[in-house]
Amino acid sequence: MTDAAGSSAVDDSFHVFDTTLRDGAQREGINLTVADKLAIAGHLDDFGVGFIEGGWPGANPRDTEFFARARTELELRHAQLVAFGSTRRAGLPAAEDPQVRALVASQAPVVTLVAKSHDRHVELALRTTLDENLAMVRDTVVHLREQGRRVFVDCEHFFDGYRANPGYAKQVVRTAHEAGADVVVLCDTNGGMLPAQIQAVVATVAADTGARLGIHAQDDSGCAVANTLAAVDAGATHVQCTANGYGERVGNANLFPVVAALQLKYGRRVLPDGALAEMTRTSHAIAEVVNLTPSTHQPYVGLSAFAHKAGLHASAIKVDPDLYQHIDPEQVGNTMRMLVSDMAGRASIELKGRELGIDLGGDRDLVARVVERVKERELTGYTYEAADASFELLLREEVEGKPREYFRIESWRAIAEHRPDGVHANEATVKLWAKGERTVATAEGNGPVNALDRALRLALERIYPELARLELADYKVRILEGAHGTSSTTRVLISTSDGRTVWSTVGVAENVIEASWQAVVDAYTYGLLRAGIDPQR
Ligand SMILES: CC(=O)SCCNC(=O)CCNC(=O)[C@H](O)C(C)(C)COP(=O)(O)OP(=O)(O)OC[C@H]1O[C@@H](n2cnc3c(N)ncnc32)[C@H](O)[C@@H]1OP(=O)(O)O
Ligand SMILES: CC(=O)C(=O)O
Repeated sequence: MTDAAGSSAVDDSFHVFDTTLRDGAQREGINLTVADKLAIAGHLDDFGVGFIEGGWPGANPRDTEFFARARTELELRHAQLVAFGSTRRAGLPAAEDPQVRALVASQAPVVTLVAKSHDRHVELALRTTLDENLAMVRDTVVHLREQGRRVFVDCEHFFDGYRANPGYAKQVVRTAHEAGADVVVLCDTNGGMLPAQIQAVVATVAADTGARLGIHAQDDSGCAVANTLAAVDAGATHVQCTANGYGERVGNANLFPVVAALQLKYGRRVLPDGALAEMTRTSHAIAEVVNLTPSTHQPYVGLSAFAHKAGLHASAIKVDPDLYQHIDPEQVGNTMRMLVSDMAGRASIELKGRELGIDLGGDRDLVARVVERVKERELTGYTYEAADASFELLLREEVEGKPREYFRIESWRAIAEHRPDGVHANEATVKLWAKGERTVATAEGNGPVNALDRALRLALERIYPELARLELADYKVRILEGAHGTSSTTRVLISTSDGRTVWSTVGVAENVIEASWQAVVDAYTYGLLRAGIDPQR
């Protein structure tokens, strides 16, 4: 669980190259503005990657503008900006090729050139000869070097090309290397390779060409991270990745597990001090900019990456978290979480109590009662792993010997009316007791649940002004199959926010209004608990 890297200096002989802004932007559903690209570049630089590929200047106005604005608006502390483009067109001198000119005009200090290395692609896609393709690689690298640029060459379809014609694929690598490319990057463009294949080819090409090699792995067989690490095992010292694995089709090698493995498991110091502990935040911040919900199951940085559900796991974790975790979550800025469900055992409840700051005092009977209640209720449709606040109320009820009762409901009623004029009207009345006072409140809403929520709020707000801050953040309904001929039940999950945190509550009943009501009552009860209100006063 310790960081295997010994020294604190970043290892300059190894490149962490990010292509979120180029290949990541090729993912379906991502559409970045220049401002988004600048913001992501800022996050990546703060994280400490060595190279940020910003896009293809000249291919579209947005990427051209990005490089122009980056010159004045980006103050990179760790990374160098990279412009991406292709080798010159067949039959055209590099200096006269408009897209090569655009690369130079971008003023990026580093250029990545995509080059064909698969003979079939040269013949079918470029429609030129194998020799002319070599000349295109050579001329473009030489020209860009003369313009003072550092050059990396991405050999597209390298591994498929190597299988078809290894001699030619290696000739492309040698040509790029001899022309002055700093790194020749072997690309698994179709993403179909497996780690052992990558490792064998990278090792052979390194030995046969003497070139410094990099790896660019697409994730079509779900092996991009493994393929990237296999290439490193074989001697590659430059890894091309994208934040959260965004990329063309199913994506690219995910930057975060790659750098975490390099730093924590290979002992390579590839990021500046302290950067790894910012990894979870960086991943989520970039997801926010691209407007995609972060995957909760992403290795290292996902919300569930260190969430433990099984009772047996919890019982071992209670003794030592290392027993069921491959690293300490804090090393990557994540946290361990205990999930409570019908798979929980006593240890899960004890650890969850600890997490919530509730002293269970080693009371085995109490803990066993909580386990039993959770299992019984989950059998009827409740789910506590998704309703942390309802679980906390249940736990406190067992610890305190009675439910938290800030108010006592006398009755409630909801009416949904369809009028002859076609208008839908919803009205609810709630009668309750709070602090010794009886209150009756009636409210309208855009549905019966909304009307009930408003009536409850109206009844309570005068007595508990703290509730004014609360807002319904999410509402989910699921119909659960009835077992053995019984009718189906409805589960409602509600998320509520007080502007600082969000909590979830659950209700289960045959009818959706009753289930919603339970979840709403738990939501307000928990809101008052969080606000520190004493139910006795
Ligand atoms: C594996 C990868 O992901 S590489 C990155 C791919 N990214 C992109 O394609 C996104 C940006 N691309 C674009 O905006 C456009 O495709 C452009 C501006 C680059 C080119 O547009 P167009 O000139 O209209 O050409 P089009 O996209 O139809 O075809 C690509 C051309 O580049 C040529 N080409 C492809 N690879 C190379 C190469 N490595 N070296 C030189 N020429 C190449 C093709 O042969 C084709 O030539 P043709 O116009 O003579 O048929
Ligand atoms: C260069 C690149 O994106 C690829 O070969 O997949």
